[in-house]
Amino acid sequence: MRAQQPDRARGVPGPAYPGSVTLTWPDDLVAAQQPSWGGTDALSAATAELLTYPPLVFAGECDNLRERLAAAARGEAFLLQGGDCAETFADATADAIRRRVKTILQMAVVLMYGGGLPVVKMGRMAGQFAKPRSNDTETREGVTLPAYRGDAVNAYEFTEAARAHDPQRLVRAYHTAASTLNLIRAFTTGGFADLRQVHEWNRGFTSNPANARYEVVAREIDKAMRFMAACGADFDALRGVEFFASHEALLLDYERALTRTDSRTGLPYATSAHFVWVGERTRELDGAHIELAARVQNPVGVKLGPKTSPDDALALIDRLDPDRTPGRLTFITRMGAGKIRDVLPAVVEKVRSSGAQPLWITDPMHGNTFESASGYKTRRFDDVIDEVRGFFEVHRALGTVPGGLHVELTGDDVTECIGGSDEISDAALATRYESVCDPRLNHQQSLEMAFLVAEMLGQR
Ligand SMILES: O=C[C@H](O)[C@H](O)COP(=O)(O)O
Ligand SMILES: C=C(OP(=O)(O)O)C(=O)O
Ligand SMILES: [Mn+2]
Repeated sequence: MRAQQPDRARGVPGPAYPGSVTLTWPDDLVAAQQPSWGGTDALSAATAELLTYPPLVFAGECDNLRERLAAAARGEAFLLQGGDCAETFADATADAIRRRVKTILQMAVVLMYGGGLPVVKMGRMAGQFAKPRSNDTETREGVTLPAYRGDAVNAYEFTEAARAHDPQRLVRAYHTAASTLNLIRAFTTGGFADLRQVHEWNRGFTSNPANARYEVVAREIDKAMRFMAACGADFDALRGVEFFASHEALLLDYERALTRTDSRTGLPYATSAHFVWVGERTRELDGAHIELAARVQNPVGVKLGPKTSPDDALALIDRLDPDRTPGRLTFITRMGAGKIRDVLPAVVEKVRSSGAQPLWITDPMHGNTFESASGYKTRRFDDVIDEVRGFFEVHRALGTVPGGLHVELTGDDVTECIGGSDEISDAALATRYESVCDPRLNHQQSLEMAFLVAEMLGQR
């Protein structure tokens, strides 16, 4: 079995098709973390098929999102971005999608109350099917196979056939993203997001004695709802919410096939999602991923790990947001609870001095991963919260805006992260560890986080 190898970016060949845009760049641009299917007929067949499919999002929606993110960067809104580390095809069921959307809606109401700000809701959903990995291979009991790289590349099952990189999976990723997004749109515009109902769900959470410490805030929200009702607020007008889709723009073959020309402006947009980000492992300044992000008009994000220098951040701003368009660029910092207070200040300070105003959000998950004694990849709930706290402290000290939260979470009662009010222990991780990549906060832990972050927002 051939191990995954870094591929080289290639221009998109093939016939012109309506709305297509041919993104090409020099062959020597490094494209890290790509599948080993480069140059195969199977890949050409898959991308040719993708090219015939409609965009998943409309460019005008991406522009609306850019405006919402600009408001968050100014401190007039707060971004909540959450979902699986790796979505799977099997878990794209109505129930699982509903529970994830429900969790995000519940968190958003709590954050909205805490901050007194609109919350921009965004899923790591409908396209989060590809993963960068530390190692190209995985070894179990003496057998070495290619690492799992997300359902858009290979399957999780540990067999040679399942782990082969199969470009037809890109087509399935598209269809799964389309049906997921369709259901998200149905839920969020069809009445499921009704504020009164979301509030009832939150009352259910705080009525659990384990979550008693959050009851005060829940009662305050209750009072605010009654106040709104007394004022004659039209709750029926609050039955629908905007909800945006996002994922890491990792697979260049998928993203290029879904980059389309906006009929209104003639400009290229990634139409695989409203927002795409470039990960910590692929954000090389002159690499193909940054080139892709630089070309598309969507609001885009970049992850910044603990080794980020202030100059790295400035260079990314110059590449991705040369015109300093409000809402265009989001920096997603993921430094680790033990490092954020040391590393982030210099980066933020230099960016601030340059006059740029990206949206700063915190990903308190990826810098806090470790292997537990029982052998599970996990994170401590307390570390996650501590990183968020550090993020708020740094921005407050510098007078910049802590504008959002990026979380790996699920609506299910999994046991993947240690701690929280249910006090999940290392030994309990085995009970229900379902993630195929990184450990997610479960439904309870996600809500608990929302209440804690609401307190931090309230101190703003
Ligand atoms: O989600 C992030 C990365 O893909 C993930 O943390 C990499 O994990 P690995 O170190 O197990 O490859
Ligand atoms: C791969 C991820 O993160 P990072 O790029 O920050 O490591 C992720 O968000 O799942
Ligand atoms: Mn992850």
